[in-house]
Amino acid sequence: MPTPDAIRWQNEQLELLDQRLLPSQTTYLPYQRAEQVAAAIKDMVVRGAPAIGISAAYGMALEALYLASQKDANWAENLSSARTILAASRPTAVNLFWALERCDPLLAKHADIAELAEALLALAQQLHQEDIAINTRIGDHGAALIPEDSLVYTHCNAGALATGGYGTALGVIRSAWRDGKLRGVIAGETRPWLQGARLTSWELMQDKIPVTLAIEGAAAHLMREQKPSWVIVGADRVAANGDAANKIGTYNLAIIAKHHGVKVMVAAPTSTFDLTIDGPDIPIEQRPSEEITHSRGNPVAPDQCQTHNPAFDVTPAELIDAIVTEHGVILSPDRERIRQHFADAGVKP
Ligand SMILES: CSC[C@H]1O[C@H](OP(=O)(O)O)[C@H](O)[C@@H]1O
Repeated sequence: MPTPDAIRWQNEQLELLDQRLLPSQTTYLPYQRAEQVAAAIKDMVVRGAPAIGISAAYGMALEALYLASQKDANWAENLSSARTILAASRPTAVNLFWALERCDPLLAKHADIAELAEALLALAQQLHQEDIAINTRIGDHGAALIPEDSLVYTHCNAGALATGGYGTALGVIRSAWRDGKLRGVIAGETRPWLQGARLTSWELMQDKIPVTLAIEGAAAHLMREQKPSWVIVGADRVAANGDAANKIGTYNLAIIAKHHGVKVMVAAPTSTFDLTIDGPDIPIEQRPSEEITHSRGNPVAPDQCQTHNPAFDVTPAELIDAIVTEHGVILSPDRERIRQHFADAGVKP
């Protein structure tokens, strides 16, 4: 059975698959207001850079629909406040800000809130559908790099659950499997939120793609002993110099991969690029200690134990062999090659 949609518009409201409960429960939560969607992003009901951006766009549409229904005279001010609340939900995934910026011209264009609401909903649905098409193109471009009979290693979840559908890193894996190039996937569990254990292994098993779950601590051992051809990951923000922010632990994997001659692929749409900054300036989200000190509400560390819980790290471009977008492949990425990729694709950064 295919992975259920992370995001769906149904009965004139947004419904988000509560990813905190996967894989044991498939529960959709209903949303009617932007502030509720912002809380869903912050609390990781929905997560993954593209999925966060799409959800934020639906959040703007929901708020406009509500303001129109209330005939709110201060709708412009209230919609602007909603935008601010959505923008503050999580700092690292640049798709959040990219999606809100895609909404901005509509806010400037429409003087009627009912017309604006319809336009924002149409945009959110367009971004949602476009993302699925983009991911299938990323998948095909990335799969072309995978040798026959490959074992690959992936981290976190950059799958259908992190996007509008199909996935970025898992899109490459799905396309490579379709093309008969894979003999298997190693999925790192990805502490503390366990996206690899709870989400990626679940997605791949649903698709009957052979997946073996491993703890992150086994990564070096497995790369030496099992020799995967590629580490394939997603991204939350790719900087102008080619550095890529992704789930914490990605930088570790890139170092281990370099030591063992395993190639590293970052699969990301151009909406995940931020050409205004370099890697060291990417904001890294710090998440609550409880994600580390507790598991399902049970303590796994001493009470009041101090923690470090950065949700992301930045992998320098020199440790990345390829960045794959919907427009093709950037081999040995650097500032100039990224600039040229955008220019060749006719994409405005
Ligand atoms: C396709 S973007 C997926 C990206 O987002 C994840 O982070 P989080 O689960 O905290 O939203 C992780 O970095 C994935 O690679």
